[in-house]
Amino acid sequence: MTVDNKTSKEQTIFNHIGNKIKTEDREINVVARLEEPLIVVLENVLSDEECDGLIELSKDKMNRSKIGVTHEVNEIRTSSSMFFQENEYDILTKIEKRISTIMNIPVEHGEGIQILKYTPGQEYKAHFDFFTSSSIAAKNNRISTIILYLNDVEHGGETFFPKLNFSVSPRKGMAVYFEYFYNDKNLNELTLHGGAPVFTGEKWVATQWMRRQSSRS
Ligand SMILES: O=C(O)CCC(=O)C(=O)O
Ligand SMILES: [Fe+2]
Repeated sequence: MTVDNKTSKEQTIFNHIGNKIKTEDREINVVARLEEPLIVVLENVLSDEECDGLIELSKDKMNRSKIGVTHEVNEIRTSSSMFFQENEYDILTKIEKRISTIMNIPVEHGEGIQILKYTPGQEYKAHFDFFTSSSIAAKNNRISTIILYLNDVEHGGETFFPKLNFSVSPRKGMAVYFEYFYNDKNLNELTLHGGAPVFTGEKWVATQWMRRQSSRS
């Protein structure tokens, strides 16, 4: 008998089976999934009121996005952004809890929800969400991401995965989840992704990144 290791799938963090995820206060629908690396498209993650509420709470605090340890303004990401403090508002506490159930990781491992806003021409070029192993941040590296779409985008703004020839179109209340904590480095690297340029309208997303260990002291 020959044993082919390639046929055995690696274990995932996301542990839900079937078409629905029941959280404390909301039933989420699984719309599509890619198995390896695991990418799950989810529907009914946020209500319209929650989407509008997150935009309302953040819209006067948006700054040009900064990335990396040096926090320099960089052409990789031209959108504007802001971070909420954990538990800053009741609506956030509820959403963080729901997201934690979906991602199957304790709330304390989250970085705090980040809001991104793109106007026409703005984009987020292809990148990894995890830090390179040589960086200090990699000591407690990110392991999974959920991107929540807060509005419908008229044209453009897809979340794209260039190594997988796969993209997700933004849709209010929906989300895309993916993880990159595989033993096989190649699987992690297949999660390269970006936000395609917005052509018409605005694009608002909320991102939660999870860390391997608690990010709160
Ligand atoms: O805007 C998008 O679709 C992608 C956002 C993203 O990659 C991130 O926030 O890490
Ligand atoms: Fe990202």
